[in-house]
Amino acid sequence: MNDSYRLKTDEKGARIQKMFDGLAANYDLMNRIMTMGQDQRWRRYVVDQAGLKPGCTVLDLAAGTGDIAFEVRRRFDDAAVIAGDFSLGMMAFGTGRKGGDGVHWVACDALALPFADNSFDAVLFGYLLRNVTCIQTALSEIRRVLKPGGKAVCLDTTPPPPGLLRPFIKSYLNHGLPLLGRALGTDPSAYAYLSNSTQHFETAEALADHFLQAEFDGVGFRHFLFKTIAVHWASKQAGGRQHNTSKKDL
Ligand SMILES: C[S@@+](CC[C@H](N)C(=O)[O-])C[C@H]1O[C@@H](n2cnc3c(N)ncnc32)[C@H](O)[C@@H]1O
Repeated sequence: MNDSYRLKTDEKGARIQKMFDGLAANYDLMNRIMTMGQDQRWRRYVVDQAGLKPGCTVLDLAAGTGDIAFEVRRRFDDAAVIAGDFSLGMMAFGTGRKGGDGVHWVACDALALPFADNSFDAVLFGYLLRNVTCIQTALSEIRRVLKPGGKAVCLDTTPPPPGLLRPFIKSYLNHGLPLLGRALGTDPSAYAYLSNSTQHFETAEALADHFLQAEFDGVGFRHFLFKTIAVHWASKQAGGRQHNTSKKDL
């Protein structure tokens, strides 16, 4: 994709954007294979946690090819679903998928969202925070665009947890993933990035603290797949912040 068609972002963002533009053609297949078919289950769990109602307005941020957006539309055919991402390549694949015309696709940077305050009942984001330069800026933008009482739900990888499985998980990340990537004909540097960014990302507990620092309430999370994946949820308190700083791991 020609650089003149890229949305302006910071230096790290520009690298990530280019990488996802290049991955777009293989992204969905790669996801299903890499997660052994589990990925859609986690996205369904993300939508479960959002507490959506008919007629809701939802932002799937870092939507990529739109899996989360499609899941919301599957459940609520009257929902207004906006899929936002800074990779036009990923969104181009999403628009071409079945149901792609039922979603509003918006080019945007999660660090400077082009939406008014208090716009959405929920902001759902899969694998965004690992990629951004500043988690706090992204979370405060997400909180800003949520309506009071609205929900943020986040799906991301977590670093391999200590314990017996750790060497196996690290070996999968360091060797298995690149092999899979090569088999699918994908740029090896993309897999190196996925592996590194996962191993150096926040633990689920530390990520929950980021939500609290960004003044979210009712923060909780659940681990999946041997604690290598986590879903976090949090609310923007209706009527001003109360000091509920609980965080729970289910
Ligand atoms: C691993 S993909 C996830 C796509 C989708 N959420 C899913 O569940 O499959 C990560 C997406 O985040 C997008 N992304 C990363 N940083 C972003 C940012 N600062 N603003 C907007 N999108 C971003 C990338 O372009 C990419 O499409």
